[in-house]
Amino acid sequence: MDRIRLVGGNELRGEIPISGAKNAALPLMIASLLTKDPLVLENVPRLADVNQLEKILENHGVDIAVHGRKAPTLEGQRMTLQAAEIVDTTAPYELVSTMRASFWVIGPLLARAHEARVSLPGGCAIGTRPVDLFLAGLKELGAELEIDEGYVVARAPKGGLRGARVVFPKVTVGATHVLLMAATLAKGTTVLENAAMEPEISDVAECLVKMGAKISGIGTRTLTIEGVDELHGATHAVVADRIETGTYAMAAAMTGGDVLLRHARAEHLQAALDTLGQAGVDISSEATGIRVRRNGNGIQAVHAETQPFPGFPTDLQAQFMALMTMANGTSQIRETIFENRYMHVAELARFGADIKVDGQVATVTGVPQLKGAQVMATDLRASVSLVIAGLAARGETVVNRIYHLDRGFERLEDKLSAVGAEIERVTG
Ligand SMILES: CC(=O)N[C@H]1[C@@H](OP(=O)(O)OP(=O)(O)OC[C@H]2O[C@@H](n3ccc(=O)[nH]c3=O)[C@H](O)[C@@H]2O)O[C@H](CO)[C@@H](O)[C@@H]1O
Ligand SMILES: C=C(OP(=O)(O)O)C(=O)O
Repeated sequence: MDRIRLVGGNELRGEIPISGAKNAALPLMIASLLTKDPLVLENVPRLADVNQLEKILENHGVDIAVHGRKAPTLEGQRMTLQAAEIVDTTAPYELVSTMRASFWVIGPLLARAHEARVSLPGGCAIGTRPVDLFLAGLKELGAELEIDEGYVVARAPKGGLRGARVVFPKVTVGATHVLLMAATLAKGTTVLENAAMEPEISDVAECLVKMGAKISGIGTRTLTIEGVDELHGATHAVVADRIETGTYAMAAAMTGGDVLLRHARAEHLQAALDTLGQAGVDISSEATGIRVRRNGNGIQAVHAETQPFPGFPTDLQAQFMALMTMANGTSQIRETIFENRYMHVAELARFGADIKVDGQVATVTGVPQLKGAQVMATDLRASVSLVIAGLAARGETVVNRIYHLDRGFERLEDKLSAVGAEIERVTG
């Protein structure tokens, strides 16, 4: 099994190209199910989750051609997806169980094929992650649903889904994606209230508009979708990954140095950048991206609380915690989105970090120096928090089980070694 080996202590200097966002690329690929025409996606990241979703979509009958899959470049892939016909409306357990977002095919399948049989999802083990809000929303659109042997079996009413008002009792990214996609082909108008407004939702909505969908309120908590009879093909470039951006910003803050995060968009992670600014990191927006610098002064401890966008993202909580392990003072981090997203705490302790968890709150008291260790993580963002700790730790760190990292970080070791980190992948 592959591992990452790194030796800490080097400052990071240079440019890191930010890839297309995993969490936008996945629903964009799924949106190809909504039309018989080709959907061309540019800037698609090379990730295990993308490869896995290709298999799921191919099983439904989507023809997929990828340009640049093996290109020795850090620019993204160009992917053409065409669902001329939906040949199978089942998304089987073997394919869906490894990745949360694969469940989202339920929306387009119901909208276009009027039926779907989709295994309950897997994904990062960061909480119970139920799908009740997806199901409640789809019922509002007229779907009949039952759970059968671990599958959600869904049927649209005669004539297809019907527009409706859906009020989400809590903000959910996944259910917003699904209801948004399903509503584009429903009869009449759908209003999604208390919808997620993460940049990835807006990216998908903008692509759907290019495909002929009628959507207003993009970028707000209320999305209004007027159903159309059919969608057509389009070309769309995946938005830059704000979580990858924030991750490398924290890595640079941790090691010190001066890094330009090319293609990054500050408005997509302002809350996290503001928090880094309070911690003493120098952040500036430039024409080609975001520049992150830390002078000789250390990092100050600051507090953070995860919230839906535009708040501090839960997907940066572990990385921020790694940064705070070497801050001056004590930081309190509150995780409000997922009830079990502190699995990195025990691993960070192997570096000598001082962290105490009480319910939703982790109290991190900075230590002057971390020491390299053998570590392993059980989810994606937790894994990369261990890389960040290792970049600043004295001596050698080995991160085991890096298949989690490969789900969401494109060529992590290439990108970090290009800016001066001593890091390599050890295969086998
Ligand atoms: C592929 C993708 O884009 N994944 C992201 C997506 O996950 P995901 O879409 O799974 O996250 P949600 O926004 O739906 O989850 C938010 C909260 O709502 C709860 N909930 C959700 C649906 C539901 O039916 N019932 C329910 O109770 C969840 O358990 C969680 O506590 O948004 C999360 C929050 O920004 C990110 O951490 C994930 O990286
Ligand atoms: C939690 C994540 O992914 P998923 O929703 O696919 O588990 C993530 O991207 O951090």
